[in-house]
Amino acid sequence: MTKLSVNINKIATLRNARGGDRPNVVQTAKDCERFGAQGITVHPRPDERHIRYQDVYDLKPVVTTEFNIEGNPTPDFLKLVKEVRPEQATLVPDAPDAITSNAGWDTIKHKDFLVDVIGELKERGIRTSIFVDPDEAMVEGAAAVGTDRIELYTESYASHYHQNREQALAPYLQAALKAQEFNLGLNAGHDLDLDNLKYLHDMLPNLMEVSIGHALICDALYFGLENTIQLYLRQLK
Ligand SMILES: CC(=O)[C@@H](O)[C@H](O)COP(=O)(O)O
Ligand SMILES: NCC(=O)COP(=O)(O)O
Repeated sequence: MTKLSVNINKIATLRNARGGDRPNVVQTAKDCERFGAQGITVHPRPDERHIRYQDVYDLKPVVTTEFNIEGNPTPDFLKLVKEVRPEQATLVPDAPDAITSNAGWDTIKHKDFLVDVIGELKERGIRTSIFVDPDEAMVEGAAAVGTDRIELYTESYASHYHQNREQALAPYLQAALKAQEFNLGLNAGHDLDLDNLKYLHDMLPNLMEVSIGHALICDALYFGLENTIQLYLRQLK
């Protein structure tokens, strides 16, 4: 079964636009779960452009499904994660000024760093996932650093899906098989939407979780949040 974790970053983007508390991030997370979301994902960035660190503390007591905190493991991020203790932390090698996540880890070059960080999180009972490109060497490197799961960075799949979905999928299939070979849990995320999600799900039988935010929140502007979450869940049947 593939779980849908709704990334609510863009709810916070809208909230921050006017400096108030509307839409309320905590209430939206509760509603997403009530509408069927099987997880809530947030990505507090250093500039707090959307999700603020305080949002993460506020969300912890109300999230009843799985709480997934994504981010670059800076000292501030790690302090936050260790205090909040989510079900999962997803480590992403984003530069502070990145407009959005744009690459996975070089798990070979950063092996020693990732081993240390992952060990600190796992000893606190936090499941770890690391963001990787669909590259078999990087997946093998992920196994070597001791992570529980990997999250395949699906931007390339999404951007090539309409041209040739079989070709777009190919590296992800190889990476998924490699993950299975090394007993790594498999997550996926970035730019997934109602067009491309079902094919990815149907072709990757070991896919445990997708985290989806930008497209889902955009779709909700037209279809409503409850209906949209149901539409995304239907792609994962
Ligand atoms: C790791 C990942 O793909 C998501 O966290 C994505 O980066 C969302 O971040 P933004 O909402 O800031 O684009
Ligand atoms: N890990 C991916 C995520 O949380 C959301 O990415 P996107 O759907 O906003 O591109």
